[in-house]
Amino acid sequence: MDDATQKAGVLIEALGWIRQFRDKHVVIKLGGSALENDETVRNLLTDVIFMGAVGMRPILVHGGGKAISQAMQDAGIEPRFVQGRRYTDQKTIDLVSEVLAKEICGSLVGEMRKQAGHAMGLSYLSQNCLVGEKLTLTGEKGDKIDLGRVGRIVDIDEDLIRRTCEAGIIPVIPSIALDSAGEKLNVNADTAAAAVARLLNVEKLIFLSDVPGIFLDQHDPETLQNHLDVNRCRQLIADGTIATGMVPKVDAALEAIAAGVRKVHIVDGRKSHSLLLEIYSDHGIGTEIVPPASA
Ligand SMILES: Nc1ncnc2c1ncn2[C@@H]1O[C@H](COP(=O)(O)OP(=O)(O)O)[C@@H](O)[C@H]1O
Ligand SMILES: CC(=O)N[C@@H](CCC(=O)OP(=O)(O)O)C(=O)O
Repeated sequence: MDDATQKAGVLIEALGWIRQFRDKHVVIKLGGSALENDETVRNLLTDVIFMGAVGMRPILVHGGGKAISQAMQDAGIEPRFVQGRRYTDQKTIDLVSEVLAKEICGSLVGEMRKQAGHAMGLSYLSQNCLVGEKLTLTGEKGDKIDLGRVGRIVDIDEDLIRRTCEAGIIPVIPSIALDSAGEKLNVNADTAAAAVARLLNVEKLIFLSDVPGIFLDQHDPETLQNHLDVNRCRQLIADGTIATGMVPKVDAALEAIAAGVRKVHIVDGRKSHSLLLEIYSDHGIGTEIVPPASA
C-alpha cells in the first residue's frame, strides 16, 4: 500500500469512531507523570483539541501532585500522605490552589489557546464547578483520621460544564472544590475526574497514567490487559495484582461504571497521541474497563 493510500485508510478508520462519538462527553484525567514533560502535554492537548474539533465534547480534569510536592518542599514543608491523600493544612491548601488553579490550569488553557483551541478554566478563581465536603478517613483500628482541608466531591455545576461544552469551549477543571462555606478543599484528582464523569453520566472516562495500562505482571509487557470487566478488576485488586497508585484509579473507575459511565480507559499519557489512538482507531492501545457482561 502506498503512503497516500495508507494515510487515507487511517482517516477512513477514524470516520466510524468520529460518527459514533459526535456530541458525546468524555472526561480526561490529566495528572501524575503525564504532566511532567512539556512536549507530552503539548501533544496531549493537540489530541484534546482534535476531539473537540470533530464533534466530541472533552472535559479535562487535572491534578499535579508532583508540582505540589515540589512547591511544598521549596516552602520548607515536608509532604505527608495518609492512604494516598495529602495532609493539607491551611498553608498547604494555599499552595495547592496556587499550583493547581493558577499555574497548571492557567498553562493548560494558555497552551490550548496557543494551538488555536477554545478552552476555559473552571475553578474557584472565576467560575467554580466542584462542590465538596470535608473527607475524614477511617484508620485500620476504626479511628478517625483528620487530614485538614482534604475533601470529596458531592456535587458539580452540571449546567455550567454542559453550557461550556455546548459553546465549543473545552472546560479545564483543577481538582479543588469549594465547601458550603465557600472554603477550598484539596481533592484527589482521580476521584474528582470520576465524580465529574459519574455526575455528568458521560460516555467515557480516560485516565492518563505513566504505564501502558493494567498488567497481570508489571515486569512482563506481554501481560498487558486490553479489556477487563468490573468483576475481574475487583479480583485483581483483592489478590494484589492491581496495587499502589493503580488502586484508587481502578476504584474510581468502578464507581463511575456503577453510576452509568459506559467505559473507562487507562492509557499511557507519555506515549505520543495516545488519546487519538485510543479513541479513533479500531484497536485501542490501553486497558478498557467495562461493566460486567450480564449488566
Ligand atoms: N497491575 C498494575 N498494572 C499497572 N500499573 C500498576 C499495577 N499495579 C500497580 N501499578 C502502579 O500504578 C502506577 C500508576 O499509579 P500512579 O502513580 O498513581 O499514576 P499517576 O501518577 O500517573 O496518576 C504505575 O506507575 C504502577 O507502578
Ligand atoms: C487530597 C490529595 O491528595 N490531593 C492531590 C491533588 C492533586 C492530584 O491528585 O494530582 P495527581 O493526579 O497528579 O496525583 C494532592 O494534593 O496531591
